[in-house]
Amino acid sequence: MYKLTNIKINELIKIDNLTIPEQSITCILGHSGSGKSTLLKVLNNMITPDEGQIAYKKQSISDLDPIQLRRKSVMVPQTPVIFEGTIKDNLAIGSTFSEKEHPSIDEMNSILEEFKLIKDLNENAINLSGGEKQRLAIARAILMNPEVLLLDEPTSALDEETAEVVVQKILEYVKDKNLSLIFVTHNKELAAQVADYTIDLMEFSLKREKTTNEGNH
Ligand SMILES: Nc1ncnc2c1ncn2[C@@H]1O[C@H](COP(=O)(O)OP(=O)(O)OP(=O)(O)O)[C@@H](O)[C@H]1O
Repeated sequence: MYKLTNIKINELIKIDNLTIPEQSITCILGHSGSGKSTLLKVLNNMITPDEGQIAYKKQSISDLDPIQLRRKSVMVPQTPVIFEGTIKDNLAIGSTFSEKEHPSIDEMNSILEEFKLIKDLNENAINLSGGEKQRLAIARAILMNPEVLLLDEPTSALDEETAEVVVQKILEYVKDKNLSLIFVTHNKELAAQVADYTIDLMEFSLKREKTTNEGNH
C-alpha cells in the first residue's frame, strides 16, 4: 500500500526501502525525537521528504491531490484537532471533509459509547478533557471511513484502563472495516501484541549512523 524508496527526512531519518502492506497493523516505535510523528506526516503528505519517493497504492503521492490522499489516509495527531461547536459538529465535520454522507445520530452515539465517551452530542466539544478530545478525534476519523488510519500515540492522554478499551475498539473497527492501521506508540509490549509489522526508527536514524561511524574511528 505504502512504498517508500530512498527517503531522507530532515537530517533525521534515512529509509532505503520500506513497504507497508494493505490491511495490516503497523506500529512505529522509536525514542522521543526520533521522527515518529514526522514519518506519519510524511505518509499523508503534510511533510515532503528532502529526498526519495513515496507511493500510495502504486501512485506517487506527489502526483496525488493531498486532499484526496488525506481523505483516504486519515491522521489523528498527538494533540487532537477539535473544532468550535458541539460534539455532533465535530463528528460530522469529518464526513463533510471526506464528502461522504454524515453519520446518523445512532452511529454517532454508538461510537461515543464504544469509546467510553458518555456525553450528549449537543455538548460543547471545547469543554472536553484532553483524553476525551483524543477519543472524539479518533471516533471522527473512523466515521470518515478511511482506507488507512494514521494515529499518533492514540492513547497518550488516557489512563491504562481506558487506553485498553480504546485500543481494542480501534482494532475491532480496523478488522471490521478492513482498514490499515499505522500508529505511533512508545509501548513495545502493545506493539508486540497487536502489530503485523513494526517500524523501529532506530534502524533508520541518521543520528545513530553518525554515532556508529564516529565510534568506528
Ligand atoms: N516542523 C518542524 N521543523 C523542524 N524540525 C522539526 C519539525 N517537526 C519536528 N521537528 C524535529 O524533528 C525531530 C523529530 O520530531 P518528531 O515529533 O517526529 O519526533 P517523535 O519521535 O514523534 O517524538 P515524540 O515521541 O517525543 O513525540 C525533533 O527533533 C523535532 O524537533
